Amino acid sequence: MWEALTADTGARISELLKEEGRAADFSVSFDGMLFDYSKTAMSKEARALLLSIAQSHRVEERRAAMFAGEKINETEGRAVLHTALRNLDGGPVEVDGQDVMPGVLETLARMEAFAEDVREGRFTGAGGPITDVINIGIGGSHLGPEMGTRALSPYHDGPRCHFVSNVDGADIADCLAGLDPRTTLVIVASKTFTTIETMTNAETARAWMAKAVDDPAAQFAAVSSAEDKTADFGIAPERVFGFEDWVGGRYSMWGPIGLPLMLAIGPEDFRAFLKGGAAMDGHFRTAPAQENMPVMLALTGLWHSHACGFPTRAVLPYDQRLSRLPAYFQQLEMESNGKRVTMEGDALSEQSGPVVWGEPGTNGQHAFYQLIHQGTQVVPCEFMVAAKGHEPELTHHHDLLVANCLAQSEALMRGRTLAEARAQMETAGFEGDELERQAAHRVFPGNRPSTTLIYDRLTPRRLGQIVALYEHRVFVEGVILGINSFDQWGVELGKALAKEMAPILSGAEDGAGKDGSTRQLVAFVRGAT
Ligand SMILES: O=P(O)(O)OC[C@H]1O[C@H](O)[C@H](O)[C@@H](O)[C@@H]1O
Repeated sequence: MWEALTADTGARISELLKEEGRAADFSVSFDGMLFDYSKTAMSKEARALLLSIAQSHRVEERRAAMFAGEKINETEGRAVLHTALRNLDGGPVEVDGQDVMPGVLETLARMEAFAEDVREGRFTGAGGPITDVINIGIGGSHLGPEMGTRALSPYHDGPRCHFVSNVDGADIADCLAGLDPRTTLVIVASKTFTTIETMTNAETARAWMAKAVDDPAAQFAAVSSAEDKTADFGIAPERVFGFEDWVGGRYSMWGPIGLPLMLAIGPEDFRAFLKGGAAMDGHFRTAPAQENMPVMLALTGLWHSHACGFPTRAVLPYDQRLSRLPAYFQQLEMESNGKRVTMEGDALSEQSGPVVWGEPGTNGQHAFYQLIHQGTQVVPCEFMVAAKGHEPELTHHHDLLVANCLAQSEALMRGRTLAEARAQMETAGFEGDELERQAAHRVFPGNRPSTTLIYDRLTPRRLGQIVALYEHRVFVEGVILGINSFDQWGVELGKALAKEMAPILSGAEDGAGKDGSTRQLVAFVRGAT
């Protein structure tokens, strides 16, 4: 289906931008945000084709099915309703004929009461009011709250929040060093409450606390959809916050998995975050496709990955506080759309979703932008920037940040011709062969595509909108690719083999059946002193 589009990928972006009104025409605005995709080689004809692809893949019908609680995660037999977690002012949402909203609102109210108790010092540790919170979780039980807590640091007025995810003991050791167990609250966050990294870290944290506190379990809370297992771990039910199987791990920061964020910024700002997500849901459900930000973000993504054949895309937030957003989007996008078969189990006849990577600007500029500007692989860039920062006394910093962001997209598009490079070298005093040689290195091919998402300021509401925007983008791309964006079977094999490997490494089993490379690595580990 991409052939007709592939034939149309040769346009020069700078030429397209000479068309009157292209910038506004190839942009979508919503509630103080502007998504500009005019610096891509997408022509009007290409866009029309992309929109017809969305229509023929029944994106609107699938969207309605998701919001209606149908079991669109077919391989796990589950509904996909993370949107219900932010549906504060909406109507009922039914799964199997049951309205889930009373349960969602009740859990939110419990989280809020607990967060206020902690923040206001009514819930205390053995040594007094809680000063520090450690969230122990991994993947979807880690990346969202960690990303969001860092993103919204100007709104922090609660305890300090720390995040431990890796089973590497270095992670928890570095976190615990310097913390007082008597004023620390530990949240064990795991949807399944079986994830080996999380359970190992949770036990280590409990042992650490037990050395200083008579009743360590009293300073533990749990977030999980396996409440029987939280009880086995010894966490009292009043500090267990559950969620249902219709919330996928990487879509879960809107519910109890967001507890550390709520503790940091307070329930009111957490609600503003939820309302931002709900506003994006409303927009996604009602705006016509061409004015629909998630739909156009998705179609631009597919244009680059499937029509142009660019294998990766970079997400480049010009916001240091969004430094974990690329990692968050990696899970959201690659765990969702990195699949090899269709919903029916047939091999995909095209590429799956692209590799997603990135770093905040301006740091990336001094590292990998070299390749983006002059490498032979084209990397579509998704820039993101707030017009205003949070530091009124540092506006000159923010102005420079924005200037860099805008300049990068311009430079990528414009490039620098050989004639321009020659002129520059002439001015610098070069001549003859040396001038030619030097000039060649200073040519930028240009015509490198980028999009920019620009907004006023990174508030809790804005963050909610951005996260929901990308969630729906992933959904639309998944529907068009015909895959299930809501399972993650690809993580299972490694987990199973790690379980097998542990007794081999310890010497309890010999590992004779393993391949030569693996046996060699095992021998190295066993031989290390
Ligand atoms: O929340 P948990 O059950 O501990 O799962 C944590 C993470 O690990 C799994 O392996 C999945 O790849 C992720 O989707 C999930 O978010």
